[in-house]
Amino acid sequence: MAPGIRLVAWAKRPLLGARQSGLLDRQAEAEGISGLELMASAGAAVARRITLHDKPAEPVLVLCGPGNNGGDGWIIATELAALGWPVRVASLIPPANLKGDAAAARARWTGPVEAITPETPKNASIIVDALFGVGLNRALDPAAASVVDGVNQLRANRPKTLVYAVDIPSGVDADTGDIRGTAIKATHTVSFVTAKPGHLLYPGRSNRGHLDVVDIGIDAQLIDRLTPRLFANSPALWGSSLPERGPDSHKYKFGHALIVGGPAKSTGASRLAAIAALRIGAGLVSVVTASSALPIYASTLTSVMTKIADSKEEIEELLNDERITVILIGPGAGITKATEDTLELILRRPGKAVLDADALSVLANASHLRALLHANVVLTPHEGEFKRLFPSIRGTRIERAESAARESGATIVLKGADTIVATPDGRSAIMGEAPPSLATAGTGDVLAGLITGIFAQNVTAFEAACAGVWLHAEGAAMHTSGLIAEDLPRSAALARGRLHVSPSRHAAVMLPIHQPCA
Ligand SMILES: NC(=O)C1=CN([C@@H]2O[C@H](COP(=O)(O)OP(=O)(O)OC[C@H]3O[C@@H](n4cnc5c(N)ncnc54)[C@H](OP(=O)(O)O)[C@@H]3O)[C@@H](O)[C@H]2O)[C@@H](O)CC1
Ligand SMILES: [K+]
Repeated sequence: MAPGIRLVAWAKRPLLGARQSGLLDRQAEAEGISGLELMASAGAAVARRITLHDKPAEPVLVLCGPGNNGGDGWIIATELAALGWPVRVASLIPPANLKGDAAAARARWTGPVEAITPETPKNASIIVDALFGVGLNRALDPAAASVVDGVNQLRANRPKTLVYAVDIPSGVDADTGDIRGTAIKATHTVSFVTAKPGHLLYPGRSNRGHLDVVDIGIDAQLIDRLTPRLFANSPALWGSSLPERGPDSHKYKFGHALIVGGPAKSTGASRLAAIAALRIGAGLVSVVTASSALPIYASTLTSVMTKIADSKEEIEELLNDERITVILIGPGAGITKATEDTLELILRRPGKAVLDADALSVLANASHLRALLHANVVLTPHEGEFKRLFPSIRGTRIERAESAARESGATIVLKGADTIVATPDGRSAIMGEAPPSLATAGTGDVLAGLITGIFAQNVTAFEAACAGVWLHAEGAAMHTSGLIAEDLPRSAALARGRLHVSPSRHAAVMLPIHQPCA
């Protein structure tokens, strides 16, 4: 990194939305750093980040908006020019109408200023998007939308164009990741102090390109004063909680996961889940099956044990075994009265449970079981299952996951391209780095198994759910093509192994995070 850029290991910090970012800035000002000083640091860092590229023949085009995001733009232009780079500046509003820190930043720029028109983005190989940041509060108006579309068109026509978004691509809602009308498709985003939810949530996630978060002089302890509850799902959240096997470890120290097996016609899902639970480190894994399906389980599973139960009473007896630390029900289970009966037995037990797939559909139609949910129950719905389970909950994906956790008292894993984990005590984590190859049959069963296998090992529901989601994605990312669900348990286990081989190597290689370099 260039001298003067202090990168933040953003995956290790909470995510701050628009309101909290504003509060943080005001706290910093109360501590004696003025808004203009913060803006000067922010602009200088972005300018230096850009100068890591070769100096272009055409001027860098800096697009400045009406607020403080635009203010950053004026500083970036000034800094680049001071470093001898050719620069053009175009403003969305007459510069005389700028106020406060943005007006002060504009006063530092001594070069010419263009008015933004749809033609402005022509002939630039590096564009700086300083139109709107966390202050975006409505859909882009036609003037802003046309320049944004012009930038995206230029990038589509000239794929080598670099588009640097300041703080967040203009048009992306920093809190929700929603696109407000249209939005810049950035190749790079440079944000400040912390990442924002909109950097990780789709569809905005697709617009951000490579994300760097830089330090602008705000004391990190001020972030804690905001008591943030939203995080990027990364090993920083849960890595130290996963137990490691030592030379004197005993399998019983790593828990016993019981997987409720599907009937003879649908055994694949629970077998995938069982293998995943074992691979990810559960000490023992058993599948409970009816006698009629035993030959299938017994002939296809070796290290996973099988237990026969042909009646509700026999299942109850198995569930009452105190050595069982967690139970998974749902994959391949069938939406049947038998599944409902077993689910009830599981929920009446005080211990840990993971409910997936058919168990969620059964739960959606069994209101009497809702009252039995508790914080040691993990529900793993995709959007369709979520809507059936919580039909009256509305809002953004984060809001809905948080409301569902609060309302149900259970830990929610709302699956999707940006899977969200939310707990009844108000913490949530967003997984923003899942590869699209996960959209294939059976991967959900593996995820349920991974969460179950980790949950078996004396970790909390939040840690197990977050770790399962992250290792699932990281395991998938190891495959460049041809991923099938059967590959995932082993790859997720390899990803887990890497966490412990060398945490620093892991931080550099497996996460888009960097240590501060100055
Ligand atoms: N504060 C600090 O100390 C630091 C802040 N920093 C930087 O400041 C950024 C936040 O600045 P900000 O709060 O001024 O908001 P910003 O994103 O520029 O937009 C607000 C302006 O846009 C307007 N507007 C909104 N939506 C619109 C639309 N759809 N179409 C048209 N107009 C629209 C809105 O108008 P209004 O709602 O008032 O009519 C207002 O004029 C932050 O992302 C970071 O880059 C850094 O320098 C670090 C220090
Ligand atoms: K921007």
